[in-house]
Amino acid sequence: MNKVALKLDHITRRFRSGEETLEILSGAEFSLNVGEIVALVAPSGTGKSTLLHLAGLLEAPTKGEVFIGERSAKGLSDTARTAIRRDQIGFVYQFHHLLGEFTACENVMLPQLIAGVDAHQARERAKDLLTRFGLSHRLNSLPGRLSGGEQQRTAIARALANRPKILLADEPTGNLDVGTADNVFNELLRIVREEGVAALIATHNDELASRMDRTVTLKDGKLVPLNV
Ligand SMILES: Nc1ncnc2c1ncn2[C@@H]1O[C@H](COP(=O)(O)OP(=O)(O)OP(=O)(O)O)[C@@H](O)[C@H]1O
Repeated sequence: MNKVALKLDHITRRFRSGEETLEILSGAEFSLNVGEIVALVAPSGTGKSTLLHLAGLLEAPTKGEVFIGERSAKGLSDTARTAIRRDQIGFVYQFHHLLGEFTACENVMLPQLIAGVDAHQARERAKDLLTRFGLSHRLNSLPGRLSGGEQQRTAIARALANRPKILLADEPTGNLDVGTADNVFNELLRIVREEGVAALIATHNDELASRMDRTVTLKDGKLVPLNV
């Protein structure tokens, strides 16, 4: 049987909006197997970002449980959730959020230093990842000097720096032109597969989704399979 990297068990998420209560997820069920890459394709406003935030333990569900591997995150302290996020989960967003005063290499080193990796080892890992993303000549460049595609490659390298078990990506190439998005996406998939990371990737792009192992969508607050 496949081992599960991430499991959402009957997740409901409600938001209060003035007098109204908005139910975005309604008993959603989902399992992401170890090493599997799944596309999340759904119309705007249906709850993709909400789902990724819950999966990444950035928010807690109104009802239901999130499991990272075998471990339920229910009732954990903020410190324990932060530790799970730091050690096991990598995030990539549509906008890179790199730190402008640090070089590409330092940006990829930073999460490792925070996790207690020694500086030499962190630098070697950062160099290795950035080289695999074709950025060996940009190690010492500040983000402002990088192209959009290079910035996003660096952000993906940073998300993978601590060897997470799970990568969560919210429109990771949504901010790039079509050709650049295509290249960055191919590299993301190649390196995620090389690293054996399980990934859940939200995208509006059916063609990109078709390169992943399977696709799910959100319908009436639940995750259902989608053929792309
Ligand atoms: N903190 C919040 N408080 C109130 N409503 C919220 C909150 N966060 C999200 N929502 C609402 O939940 C719904 C889903 O939002 P979400 O950002 O998850 O959608 P999405 O599918 O990621 O959209 P997009 O593709 O446009 O990024 C939206 O109607 C949004 O306004």
